[in-house]
Amino acid sequence: MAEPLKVLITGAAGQIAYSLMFQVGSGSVFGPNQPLKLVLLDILPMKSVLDGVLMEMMDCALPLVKEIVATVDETEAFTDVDVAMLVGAMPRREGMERKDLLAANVKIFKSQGAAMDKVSKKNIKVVVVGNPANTNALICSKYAPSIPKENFSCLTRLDQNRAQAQVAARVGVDTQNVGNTIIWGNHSSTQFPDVSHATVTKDGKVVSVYEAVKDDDWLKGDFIKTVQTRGGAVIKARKLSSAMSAAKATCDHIRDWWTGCAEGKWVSMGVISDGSYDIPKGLMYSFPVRTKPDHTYEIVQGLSISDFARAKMDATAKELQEELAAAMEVCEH
Ligand SMILES: NC(=O)c1ccc[n+]([C@@H]2O[C@H](COP(=O)([O-])OP(=O)(O)OC[C@H]3O[C@@H](n4cnc5c(N)ncnc54)[C@H](O)[C@@H]3O)[C@@H](O)[C@H]2O)c1
Ligand SMILES: O=C(O)CC[C@H](O)C(=O)O
Repeated sequence: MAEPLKVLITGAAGQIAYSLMFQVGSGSVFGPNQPLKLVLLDILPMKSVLDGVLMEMMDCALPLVKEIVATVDETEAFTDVDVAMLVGAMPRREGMERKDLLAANVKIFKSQGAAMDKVSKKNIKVVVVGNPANTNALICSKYAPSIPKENFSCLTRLDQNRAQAQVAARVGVDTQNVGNTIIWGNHSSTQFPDVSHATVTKDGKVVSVYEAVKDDDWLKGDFIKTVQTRGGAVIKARKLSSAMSAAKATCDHIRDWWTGCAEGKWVSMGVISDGSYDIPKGLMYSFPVRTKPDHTYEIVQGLSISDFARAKMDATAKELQEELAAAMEVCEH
């Protein structure tokens, strides 16, 4: 059997982590032959809850989990980590604006970036889930200069899954029969869920989403709005931020990054922009990426971009630039 992978989950006493750690521990992310050392990090006021979660994880008696450490010490948590799932951050509640989160959360990622820089493996792979996810991931990478920027990502897979599920329900197919949807930009209501390169497989035939749906107004209107505002709709209904679906999407994101995506397929991940599609270099922006079995990825090149798409891609990039400026202000003062 392989050497155990050290996987860190932060926000371990919170609601996303509660679904996430079981899926990771059961082998559905790194596969049935990959042993794991799980590290669970939360903050001191949550220590008792964290201890309870640790008891439950032990009681799951998962054969792949060789060791579990629960800690409130950042340095201990980040030491020698291979994969970090950075969930720990405040969620938005009803009545709160996204802006309120930035000030509260961005310093967490400054501090964790600095810890990672000192004690994590240099080939660590990081997914940031805590909001504002793109900007937090960028801040984390800025404070971890010894780790390649390509190793940092943020979660937009939940948005991809939401888009896929909306189209599947509309057309009446299983979700896996909707392929190559794209989320461009920020994990926020300015994101652009784009189905202009996506396909539907129905009755053995592969057709474009536009051909399958036969309702361009819906695809350019309510579909986009529904995906963009789904997180807020869940908060309104549940009085809590999405958790089960966020945990599932985090597993999808890391599994595909770790094992590579199927031939001809791509997935959406927030990654550092290299200037592709004229998105400003250095922004943490969601692109379609092809992941590979050696845990690398490349941004899918050469997709045609309509004027409609261009305007939406630029609007979400602009929001990310504004968020970054606000975040730097918080971090530097
Ligand atoms: N990117 C996405 O698709 C997506 C989807 C859903 C939720 N989210 C975000 O994920 C975050 C977590 O959501 P949740 O519902 O699990 O929240 P939660 O409040 O249930 O749990 C968050 C946990 O993080 C802990 N925490 C706070 N600061 C920490 C730190 N410095 N180190 C370690 N742990 C820390 C808290 O104590 C808490 O236990 C929120 O910011 C939420 O908005 C993102
Ligand atoms: O705070 C929000 O509006 C979104 C919360 C979360 O990121 C989600 O997408 O479900």
